[in-house]
Amino acid sequence: MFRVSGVLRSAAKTYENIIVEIRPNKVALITLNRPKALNALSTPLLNELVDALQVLQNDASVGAIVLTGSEKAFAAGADIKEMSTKSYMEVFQNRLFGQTDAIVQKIQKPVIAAVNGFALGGGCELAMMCDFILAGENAKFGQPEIKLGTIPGIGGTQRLARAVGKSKAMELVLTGRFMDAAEAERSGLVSRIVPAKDLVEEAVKTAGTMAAFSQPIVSIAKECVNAAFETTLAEGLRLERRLFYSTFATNDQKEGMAAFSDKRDPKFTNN
Ligand SMILES: CCC/C=C/C(=O)SCCNC(=O)CCNC(=O)[C@H](O)C(C)(C)COP(=O)([O-])OP(=O)([O-])OC[C@H]1O[C@@H](n2cnc3c(N)ncnc32)[C@H](O)[C@@H]1OP(=O)([O-])[O-]
Repeated sequence: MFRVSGVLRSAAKTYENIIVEIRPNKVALITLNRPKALNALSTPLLNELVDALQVLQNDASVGAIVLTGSEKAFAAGADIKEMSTKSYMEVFQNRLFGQTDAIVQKIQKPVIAAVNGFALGGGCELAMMCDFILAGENAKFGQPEIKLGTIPGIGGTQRLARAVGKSKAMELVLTGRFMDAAEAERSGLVSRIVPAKDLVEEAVKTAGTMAAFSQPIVSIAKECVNAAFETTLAEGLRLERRLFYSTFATNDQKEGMAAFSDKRDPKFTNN
């Protein structure tokens, strides 16, 4: 489903496993919608999610995206029932979960994961692919793949280690223990905890803050922070300085600084 503030968009895309809603503050809200399976990440769901993100990336009326699930589960993992009988050649040749690479590589707009309930296995990995995580106080994070005789395969070993450090990541991956929202915030996995019932609206409001800024500048800032996970400090600092200089080639930098001097709100035009 694809809705604009509750109304179905005319050039609507039909999705069966997600709901996409465009809010008036230039925020797109994507809700994972397989409640009976606790939003387990089946191939059709992941294909729809990646498709929707690419549509929203190309939609100039959208400045930021929120990805959420239900109060019980953000996503309880990759779909175990779908995976259980697959052979090595099937997962290898069909590049199981390969479509998710596009989430990190192709989406320049900020994406917030608003996590209530379980974010386990692929669900925790999906949340970590987003730019930051806001957690409901009932959130539970974990990488329990070890209990199923497998390991995380959508970035869990890498992103969790970078987010919470080796010791905690190793413990969670090797024991399958879940961590609650308070522990996740303490260890840096989530940026903030919000009452569960307020979580989605708080995430939409936070996304709206970002959507009101210059979109190319927001994307540049996102690119710089992401580079911190890929480069040496010297390379990262060089990239940041070059991209900082590049912002001076935009009208929005001129407008932002002029508005400050004029004591008025800036009118960003995204160029
Ligand atoms: C990335 C590469 C590697 C693999 C990564 C992974 O993510 S591996 C996965 C890592 N994740 C895990 O190992 C967590 C697996 N899940 C659990 O341990 C529990 O569901 C729970 C503790 C999250 C909630 O317990 P609860 O007693 O409150 O609820 P409940 O248990 O009654 O579930 C309700 C329904 O949802 C269904 N369903 C749930 N999850 C999945 C799933 N991932 N898949 C499919 N289905 C799933 C469940 O079968 C049931 O349907 P049924 O049978 O009635 O038709």
